[in-house]
Amino acid sequence: MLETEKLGKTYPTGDEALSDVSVRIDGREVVAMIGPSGAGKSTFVRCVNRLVEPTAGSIRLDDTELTALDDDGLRNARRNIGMVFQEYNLVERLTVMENVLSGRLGYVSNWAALRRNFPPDDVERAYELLDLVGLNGMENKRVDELSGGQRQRVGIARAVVQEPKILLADEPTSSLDPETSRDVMELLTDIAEDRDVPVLINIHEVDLAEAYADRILGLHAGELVFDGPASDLTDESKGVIYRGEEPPESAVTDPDWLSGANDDSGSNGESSARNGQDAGSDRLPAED
Ligand SMILES: Nc1ncnc2c1ncn2[C@@H]1O[C@H](COP(=O)(O)OP(=O)(O)OP(=O)(O)O)[C@@H](O)[C@H]1O
Repeated sequence: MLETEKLGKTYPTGDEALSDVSVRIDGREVVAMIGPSGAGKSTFVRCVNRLVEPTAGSIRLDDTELTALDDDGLRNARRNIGMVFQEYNLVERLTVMENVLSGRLGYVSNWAALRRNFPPDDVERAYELLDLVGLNGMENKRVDELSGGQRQRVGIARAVVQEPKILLADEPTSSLDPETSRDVMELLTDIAEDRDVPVLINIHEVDLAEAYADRILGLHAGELVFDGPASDLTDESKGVIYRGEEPPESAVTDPDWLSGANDDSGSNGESSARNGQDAGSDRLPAED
């Protein structure tokens, strides 16, 4: 379970990329984070794996407070966070298998890693995953011989072989054509189900988010302005997320949204918006 509470990030330049973002992601939920360019989506994902240091709030992964970790603690915690990147971040001159097994590096000694000497269980796990992502028989191909979609499948297998507690995907479809993008989204949703792991996908294509995610988080200018089931994403809520429009009067008078996106009521997960279970109204907080 990932839970952020009042997460904030102000870059040294003074850019406030995130402000008071409180979310809880659990189970085998597929959650899409959407919002216009500069809304803070990448910053959120990068704060969770501490590639970016948050400047306020907390981030918990199960019982571990991620913001408080020293280098060793962070190294251990990152084993539990699978990352899928827009540009795949693979080692091009290595094979598919070598790239997938690199996801196990956090579990083997430096010496074993240097000699690429992985335990048989890891190799077996990697083969299983290649099968799952549809790259059966391609283990010895060099990654630079693969298509974009195939590379992203390698990236996904590498993230999942870690056996993470959450899978974070930072714009995993941005470099892919529409059909391959759909395949990758389908694969991510299959993995959530198959591996019983929540998946958070930061994505530009709203239609893909609506089609594949159980739940949508909408960011605008660093604030969480929507948190609800994909089926609740209306044109009005898209206006709030993408154009910073005022939420409709009904959202302001509806007590439901008070317990929603930027909720101050604590972190016990009981608020409807945080557990993502309430199929009620869009949660559109009032503009300041
Ligand atoms: N390293 C940085 N230094 C200073 N400001 C930054 C840095 N990275 C991001 N920002 C700023 O933080 C805000 C959020 O950026 P972020 O990249 O998280 O948004 P995003 O929603 O992921 O955008 P996109 O969809 O274009 O990738 C923007 O105003 C951006 O200019």
